[in-house]
Amino acid sequence: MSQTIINLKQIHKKFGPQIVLDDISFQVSLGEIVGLIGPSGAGKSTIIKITLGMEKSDRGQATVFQTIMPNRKLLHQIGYMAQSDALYDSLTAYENLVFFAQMKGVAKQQLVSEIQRVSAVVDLSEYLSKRVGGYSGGMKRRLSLAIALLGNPPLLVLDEPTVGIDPALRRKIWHELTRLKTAGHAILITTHVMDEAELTDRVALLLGGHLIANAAPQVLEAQYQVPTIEDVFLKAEGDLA
Ligand SMILES: Nc1ncnc2c1ncn2[C@@H]1O[C@H](COP(=O)(O)OP(=O)(O)OP(=O)(O)O)[C@@H](O)[C@H]1O
Repeated sequence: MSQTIINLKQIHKKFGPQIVLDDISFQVSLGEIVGLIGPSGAGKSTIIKITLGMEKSDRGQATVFQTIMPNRKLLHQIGYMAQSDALYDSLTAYENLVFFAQMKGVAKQQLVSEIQRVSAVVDLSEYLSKRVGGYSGGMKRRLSLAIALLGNPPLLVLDEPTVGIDPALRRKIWHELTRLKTAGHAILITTHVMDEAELTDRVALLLGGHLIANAAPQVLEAQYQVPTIEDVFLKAEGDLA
């Protein structure tokens, strides 16, 4: 049986009078990629922040590795990529990677090979000596993803990792994510790219504060009697309107 890594139970969250999350329960297990989708402002980032203990829920419980977050001991086990890049602009990409690798406890002997490995995944190997302040938006996203991959953590939580990334590299990144999940990692990813949602094992569709679907893409397509996840999304939104 697969092991549950993220477990959200009946999460409620309001910002002022606005109910953002209303009774959200879902799990992510080792060996699967779960895609969290929903229109802009649906609460995807809020779910991620509550999961990681960066935001408090009003009700309900979120655990990661059976532990309530935040918990410093678990930080080495989680590769988190936030929606906005948190990088040191005045440092080179290499220096950023060294800094975060050390924070994540990557062993000294593995530092160089680990930096080479994650940089290759996002095609940044040639640009490591450049100051991050001079990076394009897409390059910053790629560096943030490389940082999330450092140390090969069993859980990846990626908030829109492929924004500003061209199709060829996006494909390469998905190849790597699929490889990681086959190797037993758990991946929670948010995306607005519906083609990417097709590549997940399970799609969690957030709409109007509710998780209105939580199943394999093929299952949802059959249920909604449409050919793609984009159509599922549009039909679900239409039903709610
Ligand atoms: N700290 C906050 N204070 C007040 N409102 C907030 C806060 N954080 C989020 N919100 C509101 O909660 C709602 C959900 O925001 P969230 O960022 O989780 O959405 P999202 O689904 O990730 O959107 P996007 O796809 O645009 O990134 C939005 O209406 C947002 O304005």
